[in-house]
Amino acid sequence: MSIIEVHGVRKAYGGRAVVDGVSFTVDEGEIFGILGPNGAGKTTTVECVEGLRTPDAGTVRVAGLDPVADRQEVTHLLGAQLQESELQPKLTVREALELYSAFYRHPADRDALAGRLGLDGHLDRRFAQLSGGQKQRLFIALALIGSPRVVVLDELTTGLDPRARRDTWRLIEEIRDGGVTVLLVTHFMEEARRLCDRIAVIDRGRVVAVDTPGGLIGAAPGSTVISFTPSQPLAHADLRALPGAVSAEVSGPGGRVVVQGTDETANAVITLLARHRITARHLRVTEAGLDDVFLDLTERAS
Ligand SMILES: Nc1ncnc2c1ncn2[C@@H]1O[C@H](COP(=O)(O)OP(=O)(O)OP(=O)(O)O)[C@@H](O)[C@H]1O
Repeated sequence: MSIIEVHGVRKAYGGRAVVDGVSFTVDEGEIFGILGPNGAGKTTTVECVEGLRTPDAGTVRVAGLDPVADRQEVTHLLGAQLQESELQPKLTVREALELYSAFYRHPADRDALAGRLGLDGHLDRRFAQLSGGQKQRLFIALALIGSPRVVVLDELTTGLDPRARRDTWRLIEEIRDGGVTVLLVTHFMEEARRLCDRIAVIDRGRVVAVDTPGGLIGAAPGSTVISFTPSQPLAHADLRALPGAVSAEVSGPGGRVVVQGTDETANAVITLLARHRITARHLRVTEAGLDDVFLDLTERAS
């Protein structure tokens, strides 16, 4: 069941549409990623979901509510990550948790939350004294303090070292495993691939693809590389005619074949081999990374 529905959302600044007809739905309990280059409109889109910006056109619903018209209700079911500038440097971790839990009808247990996020040893530390990773964990705690059904995390791991990033990923998975839906804005392909159940790729204010990480990779032209050495030569024209094939090369004394295509091409190679009763030695099917797919999608959209 969808908990977030975004239909045809448009937002312009000074006559320039920075979000231009964005639509997607997020199912309850999933980690949904919004991936795109700088200035693509990711933050503007999620701020429309949070009710922080009013779309010029289109509709947004969070659990059936309008985040702008029903702002009060939506704040109780959607937790948003604060920006660093929104916390007083002198506030301690304990004070921040107390202050923010007072805003909500059903606050989470502060001690349990602090323990879960590894903040229990730092409760008396001031915000300004926390490391980057500790600050991020506090932001996650504050986003979860109202026991929300949805949490929005925007560029959460930017600036963290690899270990702190991995710890944060584990936390995000635990949040999802606890039944909270996560809307995650990210630049990092590895993060999107590792965490997200589905991803919307946004470029220049438009959604250019929505799929699982595996689906995005499998469907992208040239993302699947099939290589093998056939027991008998295959006609180059047959290889080029395979569905989804973007290139086919035969090289070396053994006549090794390398075909670049999609998942569909890989299946068609098997059928072609069977039809000609040819066996394949050293058959390898490898995938491009999400980086390549992302570049390809955003380049094609230009
Ligand atoms: N209040 C505003 N007034 C004018 N332009 C704005 C405003 N907010 C955002 N923009 C512009 O809208 C575009 C999209 O910005 P947005 O922050 O949504 O992109 P983003 O995909 O989140 O980018 P980044 O990854 O760099 O954070 C940018 O060109 C930005 O400069």
